[in-house]
Amino acid sequence: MTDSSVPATGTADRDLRAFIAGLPKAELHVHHVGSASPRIVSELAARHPDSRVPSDPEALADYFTFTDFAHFIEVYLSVVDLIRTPEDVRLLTYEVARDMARQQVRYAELTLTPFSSTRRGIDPRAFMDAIEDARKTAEAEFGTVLRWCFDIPGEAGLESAEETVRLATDDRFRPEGLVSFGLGGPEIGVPRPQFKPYFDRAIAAGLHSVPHAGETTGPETVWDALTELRAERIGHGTSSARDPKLLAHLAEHRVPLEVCPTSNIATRAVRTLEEHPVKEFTRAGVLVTINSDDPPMFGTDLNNEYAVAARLLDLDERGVAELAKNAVEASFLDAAGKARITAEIDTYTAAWPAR
Ligand SMILES: Nc1ncnc2c1ncn2[C@@H]1O[C@H](CCC(=O)c2cccc(C(=O)O)c2)[C@@H](O)[C@H]1O
Ligand SMILES: [Zn+2]
Repeated sequence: MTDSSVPATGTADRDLRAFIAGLPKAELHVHHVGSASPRIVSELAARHPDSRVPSDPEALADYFTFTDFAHFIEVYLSVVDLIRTPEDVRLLTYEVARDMARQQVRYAELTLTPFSSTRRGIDPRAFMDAIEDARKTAEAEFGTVLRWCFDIPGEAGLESAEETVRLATDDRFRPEGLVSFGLGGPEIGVPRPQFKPYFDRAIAAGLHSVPHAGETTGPETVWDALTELRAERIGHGTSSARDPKLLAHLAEHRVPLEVCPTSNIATRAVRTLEEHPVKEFTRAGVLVTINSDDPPMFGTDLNNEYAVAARLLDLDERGVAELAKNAVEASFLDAAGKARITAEIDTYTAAWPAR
């Protein structure tokens, strides 16, 4: 596990963390299986003792230490292997929403990889029913609104793209909460343009395009995501910092980046937090949103990501509130939904004790 917690620097740091903890937030880049808490992973690992995943939380922290991005995906897939029944899917989704609500997340677009579940034998209809049941129950019980992004696990090939777009667009499967279409997994050796026909179909069916790009490869992948996949937001986009023209394009066309600082360190996509390019993004006028990606696997949560961002961007409470509003603005909520959370953020910030 990566300890990227901001070192405690005294009262100011504690106050900012308290402010963040209570701040209403939206999260735009967080993976379903990657959000399984140690308790859920341990429970599933105990239920399926044939798995390599340790059920003891301390051993799990060790298990979630990655040597590189490929190692991260290998471990990630061993956790995917623990999700075997529709009830596993429902429990995971519901518990993820509970953890979000505890962090004052009002709205989240959760990335699911339905191909990984259907290829492991979960019936597609039962999968959809499980996530929809969890979404509705979680909204009623916790007040957190969930929406779905279905992503293609690119390295699994075009067969996975075909299955993902089928599940996302065929009325027999497409869940009510689905808003967007993504592409994840390793980028090296998995060129983005090959997925254009699948994104075209998803976009034609009314879904938003939100591929990962520039996480582990250069800015040309981000260009491909923009031009070939018609990306409306970019997952990570870290290497955009190496291309000033790209930064100017992202800023001019208001294409937000879904920045996940601790993830980038944990997967070794970026060497140290100090080298993270988030400051270059804001300096170039790019709309930055802060996200947690696979929080328990990276030893973080959304609140900690905001604290990390505040340190890297040198923000006070008001600056952090602006970051939270960026995520609302970049979300696929309707205008009324955006206005409601933005107003809540403003009210909370105005009431925060000034020092
Ligand atoms: N930081 C991240 N950056 C990128 N992706 C991330 C990140 N975090 C989590 N993911 C997830 O990892 C999945 C990868 C799954 C994958 O590659 C694969 C390959 C071959 C077979 C199968 C299978 O299921 O049989 C799966 C992606 O779809 C994505 O949702
Ligand atoms: Zn991701």
